[in-house]
Amino acid sequence: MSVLDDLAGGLVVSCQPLPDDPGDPMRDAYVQARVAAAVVRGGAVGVRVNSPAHVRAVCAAVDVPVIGLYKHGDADVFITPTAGHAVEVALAGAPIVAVDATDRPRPDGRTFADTVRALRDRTAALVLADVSTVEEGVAAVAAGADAVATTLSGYTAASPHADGPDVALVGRLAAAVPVPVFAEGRYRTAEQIDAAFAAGAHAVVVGNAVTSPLWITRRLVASLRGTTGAGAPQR
Ligand SMILES: CC(=O)N[C@H](C=O)[C@@H](O)[C@H](O)[C@H](O)COP(=O)(O)O
Repeated sequence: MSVLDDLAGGLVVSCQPLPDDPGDPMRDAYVQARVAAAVVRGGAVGVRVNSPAHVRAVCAAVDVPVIGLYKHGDADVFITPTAGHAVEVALAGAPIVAVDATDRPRPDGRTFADTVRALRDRTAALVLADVSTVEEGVAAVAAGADAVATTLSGYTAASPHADGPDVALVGRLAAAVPVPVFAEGRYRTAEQIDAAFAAGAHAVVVGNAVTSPLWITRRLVASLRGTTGAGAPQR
């Protein structure tokens, strides 16, 4: 039985600070470990965590599978961009490592398949391929990925950019690959989560809508401005 089976049919919560705001006060290993403990108490079957330090802290705080990743750099490929980052996050304790599996150039000049090989040689971690299209998902599985996730749909030139999640990609991947498909990216509501499972998702990953007070508050404040009208006179 694989650790992926523990995630079947469940909600995985991504416990990460906002990538585009270096000042996010949630950028702290202790804080993320407490957030992870809270979401597990609430019923999350797994968590997704960025960086070796946060993975170490979260692994010590929860007893569910941790999907580790390592965001690094300003290049297009920034989710676990090199084999070195992948090995490091696995050695920090993550039983599953999420890796960008798009066909864009990687900072170490190696391929996704090279990264899978490096992980297999040095660790027992499974590989979750973060993709943006069905073609990338098929190629990732051919390269040895144990599961695929729709994480990068909406963030590459090859994928549609929408406000909501790419549920259609979940369905297309589920029909095309023989491995578990994770629905991830802009899931905010129970209806969207239900739709992903109906489309064939193995598990659904929700991030900012649960774990980022900064992101949630900014959205509410923006909608407040939208409702009242920007610059409307105070009464
Ligand atoms: C594109 C990218 O960098 N995605 C990252 C992947 O680890 C995270 O920043 C997201 O928060 C995560 O995928 C969950 O998505 P959402 O927060 O939309 O539920």
